[in-house]
Amino acid sequence: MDSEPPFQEFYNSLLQEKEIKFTAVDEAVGEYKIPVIDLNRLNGSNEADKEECKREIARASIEWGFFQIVNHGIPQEVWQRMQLEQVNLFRQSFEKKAGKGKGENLPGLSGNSYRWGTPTAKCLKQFSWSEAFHISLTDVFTSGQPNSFSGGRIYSVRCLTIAEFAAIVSSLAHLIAEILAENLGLKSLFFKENCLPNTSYLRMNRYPPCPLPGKVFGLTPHTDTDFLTIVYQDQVGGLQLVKDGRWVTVKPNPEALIINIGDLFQAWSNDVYMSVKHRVMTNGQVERFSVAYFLCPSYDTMIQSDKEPQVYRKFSYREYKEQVQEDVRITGGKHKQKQIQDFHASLITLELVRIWDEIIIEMLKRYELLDSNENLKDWVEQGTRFQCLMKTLDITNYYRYSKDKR
Ligand SMILES: O=C(O)CCC(=O)C(=O)O
Ligand SMILES: [Fe+2]
Repeated sequence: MDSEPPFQEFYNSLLQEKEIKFTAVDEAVGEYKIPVIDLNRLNGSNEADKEECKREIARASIEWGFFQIVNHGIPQEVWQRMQLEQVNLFRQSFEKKAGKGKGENLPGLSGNSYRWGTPTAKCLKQFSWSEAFHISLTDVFTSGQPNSFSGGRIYSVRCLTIAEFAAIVSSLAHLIAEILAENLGLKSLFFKENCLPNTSYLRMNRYPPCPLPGKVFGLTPHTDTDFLTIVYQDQVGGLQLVKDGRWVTVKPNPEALIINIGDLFQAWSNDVYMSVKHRVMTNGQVERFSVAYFLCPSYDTMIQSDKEPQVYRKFSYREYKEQVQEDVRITGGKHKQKQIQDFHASLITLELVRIWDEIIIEMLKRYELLDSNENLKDWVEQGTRFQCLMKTLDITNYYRYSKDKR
């Protein structure tokens, strides 16, 4: 019974096709100490300490988009049970994990909760040497078998453990989200109303030892499509994030949980808090485990900042999720806040075209724009380019205008 997915085969097929030169190891600059925040102060009676703790959380979310918390209140014993379940889950046969068994499935997990590698990868750069269970808490809560004796439901030990763990991590996620909202002067009820127990989810990750460390990622660079994420990484290490334009390694700390801001919080805070790119490197010798909890709203939740000028137009979580899925399907990767990047690119082009336009008008006024220039190769080429830019802008503006009117 082999539990290992066929990573090497997939790797080889991508290797044959393209990008033989790609290496994942680049410019990581050692083990930075991302901020470590002691949550114990929130429980004490000293108001000044409490406020300082909240300020540290906000500052780290602004400057790093990442921080670690210690004294987070998750009992060690709950962690141990959760880790045991996680290891047992990944030790099942690959057939069973991938749902290929004869009607067998894993109780509490829907058929499509398992991922290995990156099915959409078009090249090595997009391939993740890892496997994961994406656990919808709805599936966990509805997985119990009816108990005719009590009228209730009977759950597997795995589901009970996951549900207990999720409930504790969820209240921690809400606490942090509310502190961050309060710091923006916003109503903290937003998260209670929109991020419900069954709209968030858990992901269990396993990164098998990789015979090609440095040639492939454990998890490709990405930002999270949620409000915030709580991650537990084991002692192996490998998580890296971008700080000041460089990759830095998050040193494993068994006492700490890692918090990172997701795309939705960045938009909701109007770019005050940053959703930072992160990735996981592979390890040649040992396997690595991590667990992540993603604080997500219901699909119909509208994301909008009340600060002016708004950096992002109002959008629903469903709309954003669908855009991300479409980007991944077409290009193999996610393009964070694509509409914003397009918009800025158009603004720059518009500005350049405007300058160009002014120069040409000035030349006309001075009678420097001669008919004979039309025969000059440079003039023809530059003129054509100018026209192309103008046309593209016209089309873009038309599209944007008609879209807004809908
Ligand atoms: O495994 C880790 O440390 C990070 C996982 C992660 O970034 C994710 O699942 O989105
Ligand atoms: Fe992530």
